[in-house]
Amino acid sequence: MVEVLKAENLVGGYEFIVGEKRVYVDAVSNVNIGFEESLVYGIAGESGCGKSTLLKLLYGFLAKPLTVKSGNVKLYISNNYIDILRLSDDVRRYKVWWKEISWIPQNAMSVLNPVQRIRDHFTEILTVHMDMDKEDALKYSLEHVEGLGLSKDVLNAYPHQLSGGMRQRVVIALALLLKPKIVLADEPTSALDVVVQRGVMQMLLDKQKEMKNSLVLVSHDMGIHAMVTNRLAIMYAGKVVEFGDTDAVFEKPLHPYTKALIDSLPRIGDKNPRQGLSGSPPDLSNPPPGCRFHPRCPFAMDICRKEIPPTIEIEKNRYVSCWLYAKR
Ligand SMILES: Nc1ncnc2c1ncn2[C@@H]1O[C@H](COP(=O)(O)OP(=O)(O)OP(=O)(O)O)[C@@H](O)[C@H]1O
Repeated sequence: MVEVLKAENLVGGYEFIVGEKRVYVDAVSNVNIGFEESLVYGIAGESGCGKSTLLKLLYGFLAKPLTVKSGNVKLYISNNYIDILRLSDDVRRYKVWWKEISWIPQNAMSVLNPVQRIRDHFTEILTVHMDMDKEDALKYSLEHVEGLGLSKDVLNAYPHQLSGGMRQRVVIALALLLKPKIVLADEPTSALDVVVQRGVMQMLLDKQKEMKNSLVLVSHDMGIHAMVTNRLAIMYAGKVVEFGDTDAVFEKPLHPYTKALIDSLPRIGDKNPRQGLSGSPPDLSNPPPGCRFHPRCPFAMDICRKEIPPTIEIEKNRYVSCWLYAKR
């Protein structure tokens, strides 16, 4: 199957000055990952491990202080791969975003303009990207929102007049408007209450099934990944430490960090207290040498403290970065 998007040796992070010192936060460190068409991918890991940064880089959203150090992000367009990180801002904005790839950020208000009615957000995208006139754009927007089960009244509202759940649905509707091949969703429901969360997530998944596009879902909630994703990447301190079919990752986690994440999940009928992972993730402006997980790993060996583990392909679509699996 074609990979619609792939990151190769991607290194990026945040660069800023503190006092006299230049600080670099190594948020995405040598990530290799590919996303095939029509699948739902999950990216999991503790807060601060680089999930949102990876998503921004995959989208080519290079707002300062975020910088790319090396590597590339290739998007499949018209039988060719283009490096999204090396396009001009205008090409990215007018030819790639919304049309080929779209991004649903954590906070809907960062996409919506508070002084614009919702309908203007839709018609602007359609007039700019599809060359539609205003009347056709409005008609198309109406059909689109109704197709997603939203009331047409939403189009007349200003963002602040909508509930948080409705705003997030509007952002999802915008992200799907031009039927992009791949949608990147960053904790799309984390700011919503549980009942609303379910409806918003269902809307996203129903559309993915219908449009057969790829969806990349960032969440720290392993329960959501177990329920909705086909493939899962586990991130720790800026690195993808494990990747595989979601069922396989849950049935037989390979990396000690993945095991710890899964062991901390509650299980029906099991009254034993769940064990959380001791210690805390490293400071990414000064990560530990060798394997970044070694200070918290119950299996840490000498080599783990000194050398970065290689990524090993255990079987097709199943990768782990851990010295326990490396032939030495
Ligand atoms: N604008 C920024 N300036 C400086 N450092 C940043 C910035 N944004 C994120 N970081 C740092 O980059 C690292 C990765 O952050 P990121 O938000 O990508 O993690 P995350 O896994 O998405 O976390 P969360 O689940 O809390 O959203 C963290 O150390 C964070 O403090």
